[in-house]
Amino acid sequence: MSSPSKEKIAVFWHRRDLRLHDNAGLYRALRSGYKVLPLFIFDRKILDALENKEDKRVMFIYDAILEIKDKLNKMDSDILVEHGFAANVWKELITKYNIAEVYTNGDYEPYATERDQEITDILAKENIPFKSFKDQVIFEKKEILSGQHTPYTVFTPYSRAWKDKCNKFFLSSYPTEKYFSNFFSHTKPDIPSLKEMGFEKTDEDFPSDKVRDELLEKYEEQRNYPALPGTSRLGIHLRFGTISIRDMARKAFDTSNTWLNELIWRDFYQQILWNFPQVGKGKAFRPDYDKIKWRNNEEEFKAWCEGRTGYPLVDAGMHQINATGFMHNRIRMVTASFLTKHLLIDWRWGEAYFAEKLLDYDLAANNGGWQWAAGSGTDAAPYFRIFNPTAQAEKFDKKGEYIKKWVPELNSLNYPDPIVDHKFARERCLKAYKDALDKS
Ligand SMILES: Cc1cc2nc3c(=O)[nH]c(=O)nc-3n(C[C@H](O)[C@H](O)[C@H](O)COP(=O)(O)OP(=O)(O)OC[C@H]3O[C@@H](n4cnc5c(N)ncnc54)[C@H](O)[C@@H]3O)c2cc1C
Repeated sequence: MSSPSKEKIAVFWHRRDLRLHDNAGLYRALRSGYKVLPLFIFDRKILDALENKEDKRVMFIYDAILEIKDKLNKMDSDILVEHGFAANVWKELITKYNIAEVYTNGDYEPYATERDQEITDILAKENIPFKSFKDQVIFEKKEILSGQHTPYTVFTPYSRAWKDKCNKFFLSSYPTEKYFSNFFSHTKPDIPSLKEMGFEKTDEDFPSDKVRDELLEKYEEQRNYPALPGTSRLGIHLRFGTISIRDMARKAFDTSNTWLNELIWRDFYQQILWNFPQVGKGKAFRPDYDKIKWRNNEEEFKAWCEGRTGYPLVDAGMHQINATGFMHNRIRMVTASFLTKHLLIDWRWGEAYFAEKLLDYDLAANNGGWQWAAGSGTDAAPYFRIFNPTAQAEKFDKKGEYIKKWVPELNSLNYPDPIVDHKFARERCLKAYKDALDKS
């Protein structure tokens, strides 16, 4: 075992890439010529803001770290796990270890980019380079630009350009396994317990990290029906990088163009967040939409959160998200539309609620989805297209199986009357949007 302080090493900082396999930054670190110390920081800036101390996403991350630890231990190495504010952790690490270089993978969220700049500056004072690589998307930042060299803001031409550019090079895995002998061999440090970090152990009934080819082959046919297990449920794994996007994109090319398009939507919203960071800071992508006079009725918001709107499909979705941390995509669209258009409640309220509840919560995709529903987003449907939740149920839950599962009280006296009449809400919404946009 080496002493932590003597040997010059490279540090690989895991964040949204909780795996050793096919990891771009880790691959570069392992080939750097230095032994590599893997690191994960339970960042207090993020954890302290989580109100629910039984947040299952913390458990998911914890499990993923334990899995990495187990694999590294078998190679006579280990992962260093810290709990604290990232800048403080780094200031301490540079005094403890002889760090030559730091490797990581890019994160496009506003907080992450600010934090990474702060760490870059801290390390630069010690002449330690901070090297960041693309890993969580196939194409990032400004890799896909329009003919005018501007970022695409409409999905279809973006996806066409994405597919034109994509080839074997971008889809190849990074063969980290070849270099596993380059992990730093050190005494096994303890991992802070969940309790020490202020969290409780929760159930670990997370979706599998595997998706069957048969599901993907039927994806196009089945994906819109919330009663069917027709989608991959890989969101949480893609969010925390327990699977590789390159592996998934290759699978998509082999099985389903429709599923590939969903993965491209993911890249699309990540590049929107990077190129238009204001969307991640509470601003409408289309500034005119910030003039809408939201009603923001708190009682109605509570009824929506608790699945008591009297619209069965909306209530089913809210019961599903509250009970499981997952909501089917079609129902995310319906519930988001209902909140913003039927109840005229600011999309930011709904965005924050989903952020708290979704296991696969991702700022870029969630913000993109909410702004799409509110009409204020990049590739939004025109505002006058308003989902009718009853018609949506007739189309996508014909036999009422999804609704029966999540709203068993439907036919009882306890089930509420509709919180608002559809026709009335539609007219009210059109007027509010028109008033705001006419002022522009
Ligand atoms: C209001 C609203 C909020 C949303 N919030 C999130 C969120 O926080 N996190 C999130 O990952 N997705 C979000 N989505 C997109 C989509 O609903 C989920 O990705 C999908 O339902 C996850 O289920 P799945 O893993 O079975 O996906 P599949 O249908 O199997 O798709 C595979 C993967 O593609 C990606 N993907 C699919 N659809 C989209 C999309 N429209 N935009 C971006 N990526 C997509 C996801 O990573 C997903 O896991 C949101 C959509 C709406 C309308």
